[in-house]
Amino acid sequence: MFGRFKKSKNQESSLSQQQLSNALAQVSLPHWPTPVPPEWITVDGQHAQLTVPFAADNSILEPLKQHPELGQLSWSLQRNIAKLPNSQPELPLTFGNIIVVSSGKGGVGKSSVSVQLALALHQLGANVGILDADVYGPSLPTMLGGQEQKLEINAQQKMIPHQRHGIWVSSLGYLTDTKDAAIWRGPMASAALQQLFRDTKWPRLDYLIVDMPPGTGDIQLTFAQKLPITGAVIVTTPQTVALADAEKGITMFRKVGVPITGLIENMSYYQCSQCGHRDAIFGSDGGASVAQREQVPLLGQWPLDARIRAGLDEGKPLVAEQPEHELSVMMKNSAYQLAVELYRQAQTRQPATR
Ligand SMILES: Nc1ncnc2c1ncn2[C@@H]1O[C@H](COP(=O)(O)OP(=O)(O)OP(=O)(O)O)[C@@H](O)[C@H]1O
Repeated sequence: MFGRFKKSKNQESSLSQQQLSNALAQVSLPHWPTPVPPEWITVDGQHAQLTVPFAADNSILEPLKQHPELGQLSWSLQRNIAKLPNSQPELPLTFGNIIVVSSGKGGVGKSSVSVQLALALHQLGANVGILDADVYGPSLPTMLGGQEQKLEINAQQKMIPHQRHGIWVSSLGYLTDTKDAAIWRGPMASAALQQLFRDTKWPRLDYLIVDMPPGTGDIQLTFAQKLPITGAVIVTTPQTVALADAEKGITMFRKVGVPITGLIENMSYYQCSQCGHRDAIFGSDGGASVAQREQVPLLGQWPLDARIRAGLDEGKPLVAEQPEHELSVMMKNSAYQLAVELYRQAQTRQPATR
C-alpha cells in the first residue's frame, strides 16, 4: 500500500494502484539497499511525490523517471529528515543528528572533508551546522572565510554562529587567535570544546558536523563519551602509517558505543588539474581495505587535487563555489551516501522519530 494514493477530481492516474505497487518493487534508489518503501510515495492524479527521511537531491528521482510505467508520472522530491537515536539515549538531540568527523592521524584532510561534507549536505536540501572542535588548530575560519568577524554573544551568554555559504559555523578560531588555541591541553581543551558545543545558539538543524581534534587520546575519548553522537565518519589517506591510526579511531568509537557511519579515503590519488593524469602517491586502496576489514561503508575515495586545496585556502570551497564541478558532484555523492547510511544504520538499531 502507498502512503497516500489520491485520485484527483480532474486528473485520473494512468496507473492503477496495483500497477504502481508492482513497478515500485522493481526500482531501487541509489545506495538504498531495498525497494522504495511504499510509505515514501504519495500519488495524486498524474503527480507523484517521493518523501525521503535523509538529505538528497533530485538525481535520486532518476530511477523512478527512467522506469517505463513510473516515468509516465511527474515526480517531485520532498525531504523530511529524521531525527535519529544517538549514543547517549538520556541526552536529547537538541541540535539535530550529530556526525563527528575524526582521524587517527593529523594532516589527512579531516577538516577539509568536514567542511565539504557539511556544504554538500546543505546542497542536498538539509539545514546544516558545523562545529570546529579542532582546538589545536581551528582551521574552519580559513576554509569557510570570515576570520575577521568575531562571534557575537547574546544576552543569555550564547554564541551566535556565523552563516557561511549557507551553513552555520562555530569555531574557537572566531573567538581567539589560532595561536592561543594551540596551547590548550588536556582537561582545559576538553572543557572548552564542551562549552563551545553547548553554548552555541544553533538554529534548528538536520545535521551538525563536528570536526574533531586529530588523534585518539583523552580529549577525543572524553568528547566521544559526552556528546550525543549519531554517527562517526573516519577520514584516512591510503598510506600505511595513517591506516593503523584509522583503525585505532574505529576501535575508540566502538568502545564508547558510537556507531561508525562510514570511512572516507582522502588523497586517494593525485589528479593533475591540467591533464587529468592520476598517480597513487600514497599507495592504492588502503582506506578501502580498512573499510572492508572493519565492515564499515566506504563513503568515497577523494583525489588529492589542487582545485580542492585552492578553494579551501581562499575560504571559498569548491563544492560551494562550483556545485556542478565533477569533484563537487563526487563529494555530494559521498554526502548523500553518508545521509543514507546514517538513517539505514539507525533503523537497524531502533525506530527513528521525527
Ligand atoms: N583532497 C585534497 N586535495 C587537495 N588538498 C587537500 C585535500 N585534502 C586536504 N587538502 C589540504 O591539505 C591540508 C591539510 O588538510 P586539513 O587541514 O583538512 O587536514 P586535517 O586532517 O584536518 O589536519 P589537522 O590534523 O591539522 O587537523 C590543507 O591545506 C587542505 O587544503
